[in-house]
Amino acid sequence: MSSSSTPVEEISKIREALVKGFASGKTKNVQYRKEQLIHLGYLLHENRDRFVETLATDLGRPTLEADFLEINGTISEVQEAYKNVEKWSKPESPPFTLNWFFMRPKIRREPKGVVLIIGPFNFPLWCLLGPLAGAIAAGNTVALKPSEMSSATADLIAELIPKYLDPEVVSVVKGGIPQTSKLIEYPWGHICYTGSQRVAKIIGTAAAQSLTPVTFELGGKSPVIVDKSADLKLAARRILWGKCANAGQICVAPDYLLVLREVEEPFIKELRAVYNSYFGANPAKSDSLSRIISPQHAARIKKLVDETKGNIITGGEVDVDQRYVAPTIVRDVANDDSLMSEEIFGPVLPIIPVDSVDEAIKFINSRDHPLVLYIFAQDRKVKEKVFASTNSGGAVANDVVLHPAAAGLPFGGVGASGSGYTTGKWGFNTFTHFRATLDVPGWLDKIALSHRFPPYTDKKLADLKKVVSYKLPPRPGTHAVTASKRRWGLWTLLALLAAVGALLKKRLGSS
Ligand SMILES: NC(=O)c1ccc[n+]([C@@H]2O[C@H](COP(=O)([O-])OP(=O)(O)OC[C@H]3O[C@@H](n4cnc5c(N)ncnc54)[C@H](O)[C@@H]3O)[C@@H](O)[C@H]2O)c1
Ligand SMILES: CC1=C(/C=C/C(C)=C/C=C/C(C)=C/C=C/C=C(C)/C=C/C=C(C)/C=C/C=C(\C)C=O)C(C)(C)CCC1
Repeated sequence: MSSSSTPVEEISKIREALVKGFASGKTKNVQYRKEQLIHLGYLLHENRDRFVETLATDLGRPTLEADFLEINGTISEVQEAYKNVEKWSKPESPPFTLNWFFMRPKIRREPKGVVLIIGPFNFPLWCLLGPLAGAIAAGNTVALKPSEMSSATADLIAELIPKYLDPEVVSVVKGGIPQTSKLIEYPWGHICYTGSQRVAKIIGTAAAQSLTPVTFELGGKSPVIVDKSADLKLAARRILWGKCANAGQICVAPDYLLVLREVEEPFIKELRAVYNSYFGANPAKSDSLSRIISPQHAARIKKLVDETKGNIITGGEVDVDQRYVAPTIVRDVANDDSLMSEEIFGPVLPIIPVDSVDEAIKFINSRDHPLVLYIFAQDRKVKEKVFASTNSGGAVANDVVLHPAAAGLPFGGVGASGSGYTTGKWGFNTFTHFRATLDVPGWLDKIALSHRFPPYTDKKLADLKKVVSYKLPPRPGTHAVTASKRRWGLWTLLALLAAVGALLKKRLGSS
């Protein structure tokens, strides 16, 4: 199914074409960016069925998961960028301040240049073409490196991109370690990397050599707390769906559960009931279960399951050759269990009982900041306490997996789960340089600004202190500190007189 990789020696030519494309200036034109975004939208829309097919080949994805989660989510990203690109790219004036007002301060949104987007296997469209929408909207030219693991989807992306998009603006490099290693030798305007923490360190180390800024969209172990106030039926329904969608290969999948001991038994009863209604007696025959990306990945999950000291209450079967892992629920899991040693990235759900929400919070805070933290509770105070006492990329009460697609919210990790954001306006900002500009009129030297020039005198310093002043808020129990008393009336009058004078001079000079 998979066609050949891009020869490593072609990569410099591909990059040069993108450099030329950016230098042509065409991507500075917002209408041009919008055209490219429309083409990207139609690339997805007109090839929906083919993408459903490639996702089935790569990941055994059921059509509903391919359509609802991945293709829709990606088209939404494109649509959001298309609708807002004019607004997002407008120069912005900072809030008014008297001293700087006459210098016409502006923030220009400039593209970063030629950027590189490296994608993972698990959501090969959303994680690659979603950031692409932001990068195009921001006016960059883009090299795309899809994951070689999801090769059928990578092939289709490589086939369609040159048909729909300007080859000087977007190019695809296919392949694995040799191609990525070559790509990261070059300086880029930005690298957006989605994948594992292990490879992120390789990308980050290489990027540091050329001082290329990097966004890391990573993973980790995202916990779920099930409080005693939770609606247990709803929690079971949503958690099991989130754990088994794409066979657990979702960066924001619930990784493990911390369940309040007093609701553990009734919650497990609900989980069992949902399990049967979702997958029947033999999940291997279910049409609603994806497959693991490769036999090697299935073998890794099998090892974690084989080595667990917890009690497997459903599932447990793994067929490595068929890339099949049965949805598996494991209870009485300890902190040092195999299932707690790394991100599971498969449909295996460990349950750790806890005595209190405080214990759950302590457990979570003793580990890396997760990509997302979930809390199932009806009690508003419990939800607030969990949000307020932890840190994570995102935090969601009473649902799982959906928040990366929520319009207007940033999506990204914190600490070991990543840095930077890739969705909507936040994705646009990732690929944008915020360029500070001033346009300083000469007449300002007639008043305060000439005091900065040598020879320096005490009088000049005293005058400068009058215009450049500050007032700190008082320390608790004390009075405010003021560096100097500002003569607002005098300063404003002087500025206005100088402005009127300059204007008159200009008028008289040109008449
Ligand atoms: N935060 C997010 O948005 C997000 C989304 C999806 C997946 N993820 C995370 O990604 C991981 C799964 O993805 P994966 O297995 O495809 O990740 P991966 O790190 O193995 O691969 C990602 C990319 O890196 C490249 N790569 C692999 N090894 C390399 C090397 N030695 N040198 C240079 N490049 C190399 C691959 O070709 C691929 O394009 C999980 O940890 C998951 O949580 C995060
Ligand atoms: C029906 C009416 C109404 C209600 C409408 C509602 C409530 C609509 C809700 C829609 C939702 C929640 C859509 C969610 C979509 C989620 C998506 C596309 C999720 C995508 C997830 C992704 C891409 C995850 C990626 C993670 C990765 C890649 C990590 O590896 C009313 C009430 C409005 C009235 C009219 C009728």
